[in-house]
Amino acid sequence: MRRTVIVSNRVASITEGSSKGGAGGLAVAILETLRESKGLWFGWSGNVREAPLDTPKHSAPTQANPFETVTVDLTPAEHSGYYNGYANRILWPVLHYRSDLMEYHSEHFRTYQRVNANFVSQLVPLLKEDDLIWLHDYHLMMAPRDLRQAGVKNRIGFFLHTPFPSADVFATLPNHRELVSSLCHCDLIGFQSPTDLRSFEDYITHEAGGQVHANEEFEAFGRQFRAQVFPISIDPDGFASAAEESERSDVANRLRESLDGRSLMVGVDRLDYSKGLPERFLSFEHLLDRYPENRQRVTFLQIAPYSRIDVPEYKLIRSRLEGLSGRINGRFAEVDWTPLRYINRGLARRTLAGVLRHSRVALVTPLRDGMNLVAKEYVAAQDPEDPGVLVLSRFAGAAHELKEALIVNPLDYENTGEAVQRALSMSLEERKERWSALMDTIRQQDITAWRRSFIAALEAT
Ligand SMILES: O=P(O)(O)OC[C@H]1O[C@H](O[C@H]2O[C@H](CO)[C@@H](O)[C@H](O)[C@H]2O)[C@H](O)[C@@H](O)[C@@H]1O
Ligand SMILES: O=c1ccn([C@@H]2O[C@H](COP(=O)(O)OP(=O)(O)O)[C@@H](O)[C@H]2O)c(=O)[nH]1
Repeated sequence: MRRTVIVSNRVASITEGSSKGGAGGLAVAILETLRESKGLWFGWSGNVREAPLDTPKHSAPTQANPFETVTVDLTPAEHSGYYNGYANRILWPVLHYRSDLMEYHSEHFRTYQRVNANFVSQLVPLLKEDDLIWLHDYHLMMAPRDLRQAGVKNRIGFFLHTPFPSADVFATLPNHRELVSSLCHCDLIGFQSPTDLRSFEDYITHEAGGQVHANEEFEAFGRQFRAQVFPISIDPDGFASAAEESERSDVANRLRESLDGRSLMVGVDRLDYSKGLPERFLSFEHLLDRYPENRQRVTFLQIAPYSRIDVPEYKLIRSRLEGLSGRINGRFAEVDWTPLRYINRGLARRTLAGVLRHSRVALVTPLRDGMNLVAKEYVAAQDPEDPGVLVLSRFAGAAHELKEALIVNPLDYENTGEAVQRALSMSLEERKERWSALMDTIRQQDITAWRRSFIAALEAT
């Protein structure tokens, strides 16, 4: 079996991804993937240092985590220009259809290119001839070109965890051609959903003057490659066991007691403007306004750990949510009932599993999301004899697969509130039917299927 070398911006520490909250879906998925396939994980350590260490830091495989990690630090200027500046204030908003939030500075693109080139020059000496190189996400879009320029002949795959927006929106990025022409140096490009692949095909044919042939073969910028859909997933049975165990944990007991028999609605998201949190809060307010019988009977728990705290747009959404949550609680709270519990700390994934299991309804209502693993985790966490209901945005990648969820347009917050009311009053029979169809889908396309199908397609190129 060939070695897989995974390269991503973030290398989560083993404890972070598996037990501490807030690592994000990419780290969670890669940890699960590498546990099974071994290999090497290369990327940023998470440390910012004035003078980064000269050589990357290696950590050896252990029995629990049988893969090697190699990490590099960033300088404050790199962290600001590459991570906060280009990746998260320019690429992220455009990839999530929010070009209006892009803060473009060409200097940030130069820093982004420099950091990509630096990752590549530190990685190349570690590579073996038949390694498969698997690059992840929007932080590393210039790396394929740099690897080829460094003479690397290995197979290179790239997986985009975010949406790929429609060609017109992507073209609002001043560097769109450089980015896509670099990606074309890969042998395989993976997307989360058919919508993303369609938008990319449209970009290749109409913006890049390239061609899309049968069998997902592409030609553009003088290169030939493939692009396909590989929806990312979770280990559903592992997560289900964790949820069952965690139901007996201290946190789960405290939660149950504090609810005092009320139904729980839950949301779990990094605090990000793409996650549709203000609209979700408004849909809860609508529910309490329109269906007053839910007052005192339903509690909404929103877990929203801070994310990308140096980026101004994230500070703005934070204060908007503080205002909204204050207003809703001010309007509806009683001496013995707080309708909305809003928590800005992450929970350990295991603890989260128990919380999800105890929730009658999950609100996964992003305005745009590459996949959204929480949607799949919620389904996996349910008690098959008394499952809860998933309310899911049509704009999450997960909506392409999880068709038996109650699908909503998150911008229509009144309609989302209606869907919640429907979920709260759904019969046990209908809940079971929907849940078992959803669980079958997740079992068929789990994290192992995701990894294997990507690697097999890369080997076949
Ligand atoms: O690394 P951060 O800046 O702290 O952000 C966390 C991750 O957020 C994004 O996650 C995406 O990947 C998930 C798994 O494929 C997917 O379900 C979700 O829809 C995406 O938003 C980002 O793309 C990652 O690079 C970040 O690490
Ligand atoms: O307090 C938290 C919040 C989130 N997560 C995990 O972080 C991941 C979030 O991934 P998702 O794809 O939903 O969104 P992303 O943050 O990657 O955009 C999921 O596996 C969650 O279980 C966690 O462990 N603790």
